[in-house]
Amino acid sequence: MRLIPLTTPQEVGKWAARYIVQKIKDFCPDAGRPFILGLPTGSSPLEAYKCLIEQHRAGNISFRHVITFNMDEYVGLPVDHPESYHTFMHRNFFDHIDIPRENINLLDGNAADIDAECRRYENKIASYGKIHLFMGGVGNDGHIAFNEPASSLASRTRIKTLTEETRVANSRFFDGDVSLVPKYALTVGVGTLLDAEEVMILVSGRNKALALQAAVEGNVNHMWTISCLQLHAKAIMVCDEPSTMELKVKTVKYFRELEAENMKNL
Ligand SMILES: N[C@@H]1[C@@H](O)[C@H](O)[C@@H](COP(=O)(O)O)O[C@@H]1O
Repeated sequence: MRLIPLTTPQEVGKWAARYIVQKIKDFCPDAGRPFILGLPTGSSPLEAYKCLIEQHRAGNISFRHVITFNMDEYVGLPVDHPESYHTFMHRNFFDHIDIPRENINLLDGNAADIDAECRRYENKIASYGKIHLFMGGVGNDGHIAFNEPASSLASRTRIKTLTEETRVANSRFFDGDVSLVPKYALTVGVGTLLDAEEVMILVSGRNKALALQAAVEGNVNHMWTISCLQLHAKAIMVCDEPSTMELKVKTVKYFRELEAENMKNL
């Protein structure tokens, strides 16, 4: 695991955006060989999206040959609801870059046959071989995508019942009214995430500190599904300072020194 200990959420977003841009450029995608990018919603990636849009406007990156797969979507929320993940992604990212509409993949939380929709999504990912880079966030309780505590670490895309804690945390987007937060969501599975070539998780804020500790210093455990990343060959945690508060001083020091070395070798 690689841990990038930064100071502010703005630095986290900038680092992540720079990393994505570099990955896409190094890949040199074209129509026959697109770059496959997994994407999250939530407040964690907002700064990264802002920076990616800026880089696009500056002419530094094109998304014409990038195919995206979002992690999750609420069940039963109309697509055009202001808090649907469809709306979120268009408002905060897709509407501001040159990605062709047909390259965007999101789960349909209103599908008549939910199981078929989840199978369709998995098959579509598989049709491209693999996701090259999956960016994500983490819930306060350590969930990755909507893989709530006790999700199978072998899980694939499916419907999940949201925990009370997640619904309370997400009620900030629904006028603070938890009863308006959907009870179910479709989400890629832990297994789906682990299949990606690389997974990069953005972690900001004191309320993520226990999740980060579980991810980095805890045991692989389905109660903190983010800990699955310990099984991944290429996982990166990009963190601000408050989120590292529960890590051991020597853990943070080790990673800080490693990254200082990496910078020197650039
Ligand atoms: N399904 C999303 C997750 O993908 C996200 O990582 C988490 C944290 O959100 P935030 O970044 O807003 O803290 O919230 C939701 O539950």
